[in-house]
Amino acid sequence: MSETLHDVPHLTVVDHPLVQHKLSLMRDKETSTGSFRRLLREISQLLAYEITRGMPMTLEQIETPLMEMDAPVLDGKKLALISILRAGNGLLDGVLELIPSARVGFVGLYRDEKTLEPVQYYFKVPEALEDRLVIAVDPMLATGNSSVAAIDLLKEAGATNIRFLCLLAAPEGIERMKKAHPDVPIVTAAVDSGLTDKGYIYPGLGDAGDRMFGTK
Ligand SMILES: O=P(O)(O)OC[C@H]1O[C@H](OP(=O)(O)OP(=O)(O)O)[C@H](O)[C@@H]1O
Ligand SMILES: O=c1cc[nH]c(=O)[nH]1
Ligand SMILES: [Mg+2]
Repeated sequence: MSETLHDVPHLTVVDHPLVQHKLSLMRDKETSTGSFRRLLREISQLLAYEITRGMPMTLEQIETPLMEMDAPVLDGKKLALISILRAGNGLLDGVLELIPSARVGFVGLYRDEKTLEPVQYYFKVPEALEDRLVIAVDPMLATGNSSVAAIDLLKEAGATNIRFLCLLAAPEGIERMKKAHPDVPIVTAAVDSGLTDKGYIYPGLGDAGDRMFGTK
C-alpha cells in the first residue's frame, strides 16, 4: 500500500486555491509579522497533506460500534521532520500539529550574504534516520545551496528516503536540487520567475526568517 520512489514526481506545485490565496497574503509587504507566521503555519498543513502522500500503511483490526474491521493505519518507524533553521521552524510548527508523533531534527544553516554559500552552525537529528521517511522543511529554495548542503548532511547521517518541503522555489534552486539530489522529491506552493543579483527569489516575499521573526 505504499508508493515507491518512482511514483513520486521530482517536483509538485500545490496550486490549491487556499494555498495560493494565503501565499499572496504572505507576499504582500504590508502583512504583519503575526499574520505572516499564522499564514505560514496554515499553509504548512496544506502542504504537509501533499508531501506525506504514499506513506506506508498497514491494516489493524479494530472494532467500530457496529462490527470488527481491518482499518488502515500508518506503518513503519515514525517519520523525521528536519527544520532548516531558522526559517524552517515556521513550516515545522504546522506540520508537527498534523503529525504530532513525528521525530524532529534541526540543521542550523545561514546564507553568507556575499557568497550565498551556506554556513553551518548546528546539527541534531533523530536516531535511525535510515529507517524513516525524512521530510526536510525550509520555506525558501533560492540558489539551492542551503537545501543541497542540508540534504548532504542528512544523507551522511544515514537518511535514504528524503523529501523536501518549501513554500517558494526559484527555477535555479530546483535545477540545483535535481542535479545534486535527484532522489529527493520537492513539494512547493509556487515556482517564481528567478533570483535577484543578491540571490532573493523574485517576486518572492523577501527574507522569510526576518518576516517571520520580525528581525532585519
Ligand atoms: O537556496 P538558498 O540560496 O541557499 O537560500 C535559501 C535559504 O535562505 C534562507 O535562510 P537564511 O540564510 O536567510 O537563514 P535564516 O533562516 O536564519 O533567516 C532560507 O530560509 C533558506 O535556508
Ligand atoms: O528570497 C529569499 C531567498 C533566500 N532566503 C529568503 O528568505 N528569501
Ligand atoms: Mg533569513
